[in-house]
Amino acid sequence: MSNEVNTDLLKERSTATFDAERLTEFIYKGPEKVKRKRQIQNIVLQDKFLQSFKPTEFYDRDGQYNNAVRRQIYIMDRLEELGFRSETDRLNFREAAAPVELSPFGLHSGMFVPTLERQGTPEQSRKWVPLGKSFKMIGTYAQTELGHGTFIRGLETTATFDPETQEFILDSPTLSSIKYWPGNVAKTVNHCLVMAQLYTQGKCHGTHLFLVQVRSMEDHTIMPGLEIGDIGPKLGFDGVDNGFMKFNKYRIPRMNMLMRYAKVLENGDYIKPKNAKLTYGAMVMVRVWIVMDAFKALSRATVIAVRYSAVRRQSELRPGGEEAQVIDYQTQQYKLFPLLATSYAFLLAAEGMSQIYAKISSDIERGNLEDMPQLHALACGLKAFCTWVGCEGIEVCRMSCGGHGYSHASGIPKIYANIVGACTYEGENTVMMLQTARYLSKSYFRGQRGESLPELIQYLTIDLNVKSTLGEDCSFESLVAAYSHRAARMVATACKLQNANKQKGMPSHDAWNKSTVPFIAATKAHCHLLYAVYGIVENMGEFMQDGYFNQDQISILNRKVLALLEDIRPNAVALVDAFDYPDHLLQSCLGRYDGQVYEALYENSKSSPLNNTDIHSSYYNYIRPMMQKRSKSKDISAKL
Ligand SMILES: CCCCC/C=C\C/C=C\C/C=C\C/C=C\CCCC(=O)SCCNC(=O)CCNC(=O)[C@H](O)C(C)(C)COP(=O)(O)OP(=O)(O)OC[C@H]1O[C@@H](n2cnc3c(N)ncnc32)[C@H](O)[C@@H]1OP(=O)(O)O
Ligand SMILES: Cc1cc2nc3c(=O)[nH]c(=O)nc-3n(C[C@H](O)[C@H](O)[C@H](O)COP(=O)(O)OP(=O)(O)OC[C@H]3O[C@@H](n4cnc5c(N)ncnc54)[C@H](O)[C@@H]3O)c2cc1C
Repeated sequence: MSNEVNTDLLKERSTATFDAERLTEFIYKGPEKVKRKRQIQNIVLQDKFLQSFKPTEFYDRDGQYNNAVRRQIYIMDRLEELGFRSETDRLNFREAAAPVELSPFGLHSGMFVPTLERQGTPEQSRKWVPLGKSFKMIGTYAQTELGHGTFIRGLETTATFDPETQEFILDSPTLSSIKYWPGNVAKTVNHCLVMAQLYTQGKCHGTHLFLVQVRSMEDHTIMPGLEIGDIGPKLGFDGVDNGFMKFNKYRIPRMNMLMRYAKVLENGDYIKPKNAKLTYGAMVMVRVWIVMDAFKALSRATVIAVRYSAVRRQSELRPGGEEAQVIDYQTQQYKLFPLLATSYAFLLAAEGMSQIYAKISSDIERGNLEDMPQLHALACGLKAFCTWVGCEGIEVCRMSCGGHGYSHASGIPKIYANIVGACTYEGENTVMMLQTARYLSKSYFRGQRGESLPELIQYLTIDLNVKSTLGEDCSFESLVAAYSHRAARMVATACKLQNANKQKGMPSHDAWNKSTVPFIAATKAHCHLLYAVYGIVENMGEFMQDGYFNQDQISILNRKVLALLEDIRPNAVALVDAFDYPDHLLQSCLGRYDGQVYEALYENSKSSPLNNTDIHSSYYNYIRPMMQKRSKSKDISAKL
């Protein structure tokens, strides 16, 4: 490979109107943090073992899982040796060391240990958390079953208390009750946090979490009374062993129920939690993280697509002129620049969401549950919105790279395959949106009754007769007012339909179900407040429905969005450079910092296993015999 930077990229960087490094410092919270991040990434780059892995698509499933385990254990050991204590340092190291592959220990660190910490009594946490943190106990979160993922109240696994032995008996009474999907259950873990219906004194008390040992700590054999296996290959998550697990009257001690909020006493008495949804805390936490995952995935795809679009030349823009950089086509800009802006919006949304989560979750831990519904609604809505928009955006990035985008060498298919799972896991997106919709509906009616609303949704009570004051400058205030108006109108419309259904005599659940399509649209509009001009132009019908904008204002907005493309154009490459993703993080021949995409693609293709021999064995086994058979046949043309 040559060491030169592609001249188009060089020019893009020299003509940018701002200093990308300053923006990088803003993103990572200061020059010191940027420096530290780069140091850590360089440690990974110098590490021969970590650099020796080929991309996962070159391995079969067994190899993918094996490599993921091998690499992640090496990462753990290196983190110990390096003595990194800060979460940011550790995350930077982990991301650089395994940029594409998901960890078979991700759910251990991401859900198992935090749930023990937050849902266990102080005693339980003291006992188990150190074992988890030191990986003496490896665990995961096993909730979903063959028959139910969404409807947690419908889960069928039972945990029945036996006061005689002071144990719970875990059982999978039906085929549909078998745990199915939980990550890392199949091969990796020796413990699970199992969500099961609690029965005591002959009564069911709903779902609760239980710590269950599933494999021997000595030799990793499956505990008697359990059946465990892998569910098979998936769209992504190559290195993750999502599994199934069946309980056959499997006994665990009473104290293995997580009892911070709900309790079962020795005599079998049940003590209710302050709020039954406290058991769902781990899911809320992960939904918050997923917003950040959506940012990372979309921004990486955008970096790849924008850099490649600056390097790729195709067709004449000026008749007889040189071939144009595809980034100069207005249609290409319209595909990519809004996604670039969305990436930045997602980053800020993810950070804001994390701050709100930190505040409200600490209130909850201190027993103040007042803001729980608000947190739930916000996390559900943003998780669904950002993963949906992110995935659509990544697909646009892939297609904007033309044919090469379809190759794994572009790096984009893997980004997509992994993040698209997040539209389903941790709460299926439509279902999540409908949770936020219920909150909006309740809040709307409360607003109508004159009750005060939390700040984020006070806009629901604005006067819908007021028209837009948007002028040539498309001021920030006029844009915020437009989004508020549109969302408030759509929530009101959906609520009125819900009410009208009720008035027709429908039971309230039917009245709700028969208004959920407009409610989903209204909830998307609510989440869409992250956007500006482009969001209006793309959804003009919804903004226009009640004549909120006049014809002149629509023209202003249409002109403005095209003018913004011109503004972004000289800065597009600098704006993606500012994310400061090194090449080994992007793993993309198209998104390379130096823009040497053709050399990289050509080199990369040589590593295809099909190139190990000039003549493939299938020629000797199938093609040659077929040709020989045909050449002996009398009427070859009739058989072709
Ligand atoms: C991800 C780890 C990150 C780790 C990071 C580290 C490293 C990363 C490396 C690798 C990671 C690798 C892999 C990770 C990937 C994937 C992990 C996936 C894990 C899973 O995939 S794990 C299973 C998740 N599975 C779900 O996510 C089920 C969704 N299903 C539900 O969540 C509920 O079932 C719902 C919401 C449908 C409720 O259904 P429902 O309404 O029928 O229930 P119910 O009637 O009981 O609710 C009565 C009232 O409670 C309210 N309410 C409900 N929930 C609440 C809450 N949490 N807080 C406050 N209020 C709540 C309702 O809104 C209602 O309110 P109202 O009455 O006012 O309307
Ligand atoms: C990659 C991956 C990793 C996973 N990891 C884990 C894990 O570690 N642990 C774990 O426990 N689980 C895990 N899961 C399971 C995941 O949490 C569930 O698949 C998810 O919660 C969705 O539930 P479901 O499969 O039952 O979907 P369903 O609810 O069956 O969805 C099917 C359709 O029905 C619709 N629908 C369902 N209910 C409603 C409703 N009330 N209103 C309107 N529409 C509705 C949905 O919108 C969807 O279109 C994982 C899944 C994936 C894909």
